[in-house]
Amino acid sequence: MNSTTPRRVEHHQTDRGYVPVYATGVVEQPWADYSRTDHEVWDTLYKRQRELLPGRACQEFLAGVERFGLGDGGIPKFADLNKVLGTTTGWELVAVEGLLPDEVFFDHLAHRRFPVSWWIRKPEQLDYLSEPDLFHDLFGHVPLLLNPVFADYMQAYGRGGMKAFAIGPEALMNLTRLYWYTVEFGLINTKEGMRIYGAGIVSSKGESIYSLDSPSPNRIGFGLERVMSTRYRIDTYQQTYFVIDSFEQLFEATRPDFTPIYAALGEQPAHAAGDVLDSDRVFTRGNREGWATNADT
Ligand SMILES: C[C@H](O)[C@H](O)[C@H]1CNc2nc(N)[nH]c(=O)c2N1
Ligand SMILES: N[C@@H](Cc1ccccc1)C(=O)O
Ligand SMILES: [Fe+2]
Repeated sequence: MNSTTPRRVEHHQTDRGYVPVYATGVVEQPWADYSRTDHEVWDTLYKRQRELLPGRACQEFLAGVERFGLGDGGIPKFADLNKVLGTTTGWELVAVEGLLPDEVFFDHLAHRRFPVSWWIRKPEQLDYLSEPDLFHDLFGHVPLLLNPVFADYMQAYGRGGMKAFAIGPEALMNLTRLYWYTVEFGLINTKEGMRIYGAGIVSSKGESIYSLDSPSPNRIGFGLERVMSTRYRIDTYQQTYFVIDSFEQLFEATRPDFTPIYAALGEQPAHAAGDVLDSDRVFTRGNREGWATNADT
């Protein structure tokens, strides 16, 4: 927390007694309260992904995992990780209870603070849980914050979120799709081949395999308006993955003022998650096998 953070405004009753909750939803990481099971869940998830991701996740992600020493055993201390972040890209991890209101989330990103859930899933939730936990937020999102271009993209996204929030819900929906198809489920072309950088993929064993190997989903070249106008699912593997050529390309593509883009998108219907357009740069046209029929969001 830096000095500008609002002082504690209320206390939050938990099974550990009172935990200070700041206006920005930030709590202290209760590292001493993690159980042995919590640490074992971290170690199990870490080992599984550490074995699976070489050759699947992009080099920048794998380098970040090593740099932070996320596999040193047990749940990492945010204070230790912040020492590394603070001296590289100036980001800071803040522990939170869970999902934050959109504008609170954007404000954190706009100030280079990444919110990380302080709690980790239970052993029986190893393969699926409904909202982001410590493993998703920390293992999935934090390693790439050491990459300068990606770190700048995340802060710019936060600033854009504040702007979209002020414009209205349609703009916010368009912007959330951009986050979904890049930060959460993005793929990237590299010299070694197509690789993963999305946090939602690298933190999931099943999707780390499916996103690159399955013939079912489409894999389509990233386009800003294409992504912002495409619906997505929140409870199945993705039907379409969008592929960037570099983090620089992503950062440059999102540099223009989105205000006119939001206006233009508001005039046209959104694409379904599984659509393939004539204008698409198609790497894989999926065979759609196993696609659930539940509605897109
Ligand atoms: C902004 C966008 O709606 C997105 O779902 C946000 C909402 N609030 C969040 N809050 C937390 N703590 N972490 C997140 O990833 C998000 N995602
Ligand atoms: N350029 C976007 C802000 C943004 C930057 C990077 C990612 C996403 C959004 C805007 O004007 O709203
Ligand atoms: Fe996430």
